[in-house]
Amino acid sequence: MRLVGLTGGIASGKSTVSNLFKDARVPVVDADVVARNVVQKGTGGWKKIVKAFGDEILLDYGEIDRARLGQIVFSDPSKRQLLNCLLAPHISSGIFWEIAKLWMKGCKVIVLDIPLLFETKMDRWTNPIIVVWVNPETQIERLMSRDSCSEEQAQNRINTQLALDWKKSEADIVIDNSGSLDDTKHQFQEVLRKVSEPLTWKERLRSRDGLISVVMCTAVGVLLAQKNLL
Ligand SMILES: CC(C)(COP(=O)(O)OP(=O)(O)OC[C@H]1O[C@@H](n2cnc3c(N)ncnc32)[C@H](O)[C@@H]1O)[C@@H](O)C(=O)NCCC(=O)NCCS
Ligand SMILES: Nc1ncnc2c1ncn2[C@@H]1O[C@H](COP(=O)(O)OP(=O)(O)OP(=O)(O)O)[C@@H](O)[C@H]1O
Repeated sequence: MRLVGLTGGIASGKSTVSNLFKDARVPVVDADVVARNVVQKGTGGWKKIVKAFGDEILLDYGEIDRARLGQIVFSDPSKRQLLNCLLAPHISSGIFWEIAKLWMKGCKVIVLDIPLLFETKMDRWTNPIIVVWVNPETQIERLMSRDSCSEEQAQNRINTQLALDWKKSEADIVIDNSGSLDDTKHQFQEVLRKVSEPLTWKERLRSRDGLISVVMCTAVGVLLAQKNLL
C-alpha cells in the first residue's frame, strides 16, 4: 500500500487537487472531514471542546460553532494549542480507521489530504509527499474571497502554519496552483502518473493482497516442512 501525503497551506488548493484524485478514482482520506466528524454533537471530541471552551461555543442545536471557535483559536496561540492537543488523538485515530477501511477493501494507493501533515509529523508515514503551493499574493486573495475575511484575518490564519515555502522545500512533488485551474489539471496528469507507478516490494508487502500472499506462503512452507519431518 502506498500512502501519498497531500498538503500545502491554508487555501493553497489541497481540496481542489484532492478532487482531481477523486475524479481519477484514487481514494482520498480528508483530515478536515475527519476533524469535523470527531467533534460532532455527543462525541468524545465534542465533550472535550465543551469542557475546555464552555457552552458559549455551542450553536442553539448543540453543534460546535466552528466560525466562533475558529475566531478564538486563530487569534490566540495558547487556545489553538489547547484545541490541537484535545483533538490530535481523535483525528489521528480517525485517519487510521479510514486507512484501515480502504486497506481492507484492497486499495493500493491512498491519498492522505492533511493540511497539518508536517506540523503533526504525520509526514513520516507518507511517501511521496505532494505540496500544493501558491504564491503569497494569490493565497491571501483566495483565502479572503473564499472565507469573506479581512486581509489581517487571512494573514493571521496563514501565520498559524509552517511557511509554505519551507513545505515546498520538503516536498517530493510540487504542484504550483498559482495559475488557472486548467494549468493545475495539466500538472496533475504527471503527478497522477507518478503516484500510480507500480508499487515497490515494500509497498506491496504492506497491501492487503501482499500480506495475504505472505501468510499463505508461510502456511504452505510450514505445512511442507511438517510433511518432510514426518
Ligand atoms: C478551528 C476550526 C474549528 C475552524 O473550522 P472551519 O470549519 O472554519 O475550518 P476547517 O476545519 O474547514 O479548516 C480550514 C483550514 O484551516 C486550517 N486549520 C485548521 N485547523 C488548524 C489549526 N489547528 N492550526 C492551523 N491551521 C488550521 C487548515 O488549513 C484547514 O484546511 C477547525 O479547523 C478545527 O477544529 N481545527 C482543529 C482541528 C485540526 O487540526 N484540523 C486540521 C486537520 S490536520
Ligand atoms: N487554480 C485555481 N484558480 C482559481 N481559484 C482556485 C484555484 N485553486 C483553488 N481555487 C480557489 O481557492 C480557494 C481555496 O482552494 P481550496 O479550498 O482547494 O484550498 P485548500 O488548500 O483545500 O483550503 P483549506 O486549507 O482551507 O482546506 C477555493 O475557493 C478554490 O475554489
